[in-house]
Amino acid sequence: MPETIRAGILGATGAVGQRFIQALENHPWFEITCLAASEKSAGKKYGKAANWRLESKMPDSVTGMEIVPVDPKKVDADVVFSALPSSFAKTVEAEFAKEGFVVASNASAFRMEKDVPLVVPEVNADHLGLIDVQQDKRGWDGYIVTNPNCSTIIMVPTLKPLMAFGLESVQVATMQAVSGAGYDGVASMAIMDNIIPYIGSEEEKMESEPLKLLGEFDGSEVVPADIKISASCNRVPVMDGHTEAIWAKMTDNPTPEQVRQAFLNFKPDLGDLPTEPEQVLIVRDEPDRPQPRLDRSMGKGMSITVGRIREGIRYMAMGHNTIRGAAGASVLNAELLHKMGKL
Ligand SMILES: NC(=O)C1=CN([C@@H]2O[C@H](COP(=O)(O)OP(=O)(O)OC[C@H]3O[C@@H](n4cnc5c(N)ncnc54)[C@H](OP(=O)(O)O)[C@@H]3O)[C@@H](O)[C@H]2O)C=CC1
Ligand SMILES: N[C@@H](CC(=O)OP(=O)(O)O)C(=O)O
Repeated sequence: MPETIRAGILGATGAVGQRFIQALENHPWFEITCLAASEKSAGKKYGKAANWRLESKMPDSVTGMEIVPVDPKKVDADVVFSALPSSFAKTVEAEFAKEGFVVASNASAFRMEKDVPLVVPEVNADHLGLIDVQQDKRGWDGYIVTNPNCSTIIMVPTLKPLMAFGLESVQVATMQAVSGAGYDGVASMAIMDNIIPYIGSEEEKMESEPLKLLGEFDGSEVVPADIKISASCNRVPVMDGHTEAIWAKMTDNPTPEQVRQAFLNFKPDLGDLPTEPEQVLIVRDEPDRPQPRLDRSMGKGMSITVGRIREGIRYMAMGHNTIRGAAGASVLNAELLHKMGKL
């Protein structure tokens, strides 16, 4: 069907950058044409510069590619997938958009800017209408589209079907994998045999990003959803997969079975995108699921598994934090942009 779209990865050597390479290898629409990283890595072959941490083999197609600096003049691509540290992303992603690139960003820098779409395709694809607002306002030839924080993205697709019951408030406690902090993020001596009840800025993101995602786009701006969210975030000794205990209060007081059916029936029509999972929400009825080790690879890491739906309403949700929560999310956004003729 479509012609090949040239894809660059900014921050290609990092934890999320490697997931981007994995997601784009053999992609039917995108071809990796450029890998960018810091000055420390620029000029080196990817196979030498990157400390490959994934269980799959480093693709032969990238091993010999020379890493370029994160500079729009050095990057050869139509779309760039950003896995840069947020502080750096703030200036650099804007430079790329100004130079005409489509920026599909996984970093937090622009997520809450009023004219930047924060999108989960199954939840709020219509918010991509903000692209026109952004280009008009900033005078950019390109644009930035973002995906949410990894804990937010695992919770929000479960909240979307609950909106029909009059969702009023949400309380959530997370158990987040160490890969969310990057390879050097948490020392093994700190996390083994332990739980760390603090992840910087995570609770604030979980309490604010869902309101934008579940808000209404009125043609010029997103009116945030009127929901109260209270989050408590914890780091646990799990490699991949964020698990969340969620309490949702709704005006209609649905039964657990009604909520279960709403999860099962949540089947947004995205038009068969390559990275879209067959089932966004997988419901497990066993009393001891979901579990990260058993459920994180469902839907190639793009499905979210829910279970333990009880009166209250209380339930558990779990998803792969560096696939659905990071690289897979950005790739799915870019696929949707292509389908819509915006890329
Ligand atoms: N890990 C996760 O689960 C999630 C991460 N994110 C976000 O994704 C982004 C990347 O995270 P992660 O992959 O874990 O981070 P890493 O630290 O593993 O990787 C960072 C990447 O950015 C490059 N980089 C760092 N500083 C600079 C700089 N000054 N100039 C150019 N390139 C630079 C690094 O290159 P080099 O190797 O050369 O230093 C590396 O490629 C962050 O914004 C993070 O918050 C979002 C959701 C989930
Ligand atoms: N803070 C998340 C990962 C992350 O980088 O989030 P964000 O993209 O919002 O900075 C975690 O530690 O699991």
